[in-house]
Amino acid sequence: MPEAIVVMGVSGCGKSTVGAQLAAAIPGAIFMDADDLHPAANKARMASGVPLTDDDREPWLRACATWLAAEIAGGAQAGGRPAVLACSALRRRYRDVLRAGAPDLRFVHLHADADLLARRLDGRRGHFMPATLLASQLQTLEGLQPDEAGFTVDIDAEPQQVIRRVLAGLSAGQPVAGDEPAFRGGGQRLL
Ligand SMILES: Nc1ncnc2c1ncn2[C@@H]1O[C@H](COP(=O)(O)OP(=O)(O)O)[C@@H](O)[C@H]1O
Ligand SMILES: O=C(O)[C@H](O)[C@@H](O)[C@H](O)[C@H](O)COP(=O)(O)O
Repeated sequence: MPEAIVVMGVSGCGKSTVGAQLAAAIPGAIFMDADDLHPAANKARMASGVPLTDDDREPWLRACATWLAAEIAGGAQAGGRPAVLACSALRRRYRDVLRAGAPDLRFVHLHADADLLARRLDGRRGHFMPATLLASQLQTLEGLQPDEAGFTVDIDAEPQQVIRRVLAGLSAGQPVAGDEPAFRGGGQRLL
């Protein structure tokens, strides 16, 4: 297992659901939902239907990076348990911030087409993020690039099946350079 795993993707792709269940499936793993690290102003902005800017995301990404670095240090002392962070990490440069203090960081991109994502968001209740922001999330998304450690998993299955796909990818060792044009050069895609 890598020291840290970031479960990434647009709103509604299942980061919170899959991330929490993935951490539960890995002995000792610690889970954090990056939604809980957003400044209140960011949540208010998204709740009112306004997408975040790079400036809005900056303090949040720094908080995520700080959490990852602290948990990696704690994990090393605790015998190597991984830290699992559910975080949209939509752009390459956002992922660079997360990687800065976490060299052994693996990204798992949860992917689906826009229709499935919209259905998932329609079915979700009691969340601050409105489904109307999905379009801007998809516009902002930059898939994993070939030199980024990680892989992409389709989410068109029940959570346990998605987690099996993720675990298979994690145990496959070092990522393979991407060959999936739909992901703009993104990481290895597992079915
Ligand atoms: N594999 C799945 N199959 C069916 N529903 C799912 C699956 N993964 C997540 N969901 C549901 O889809 C919605 C969005 O998932 P969520 O984990 O909140 O996504 P995110 O954290 O990426 O925004 C939630 O209602 C969740 O229960
Ligand atoms: O960078 C962003 O625009 C946000 O972080 C966003 O990507 C994230 O998805 C929200 O926090 C909503 O939360 P959910 O992803 O859980 O819907």
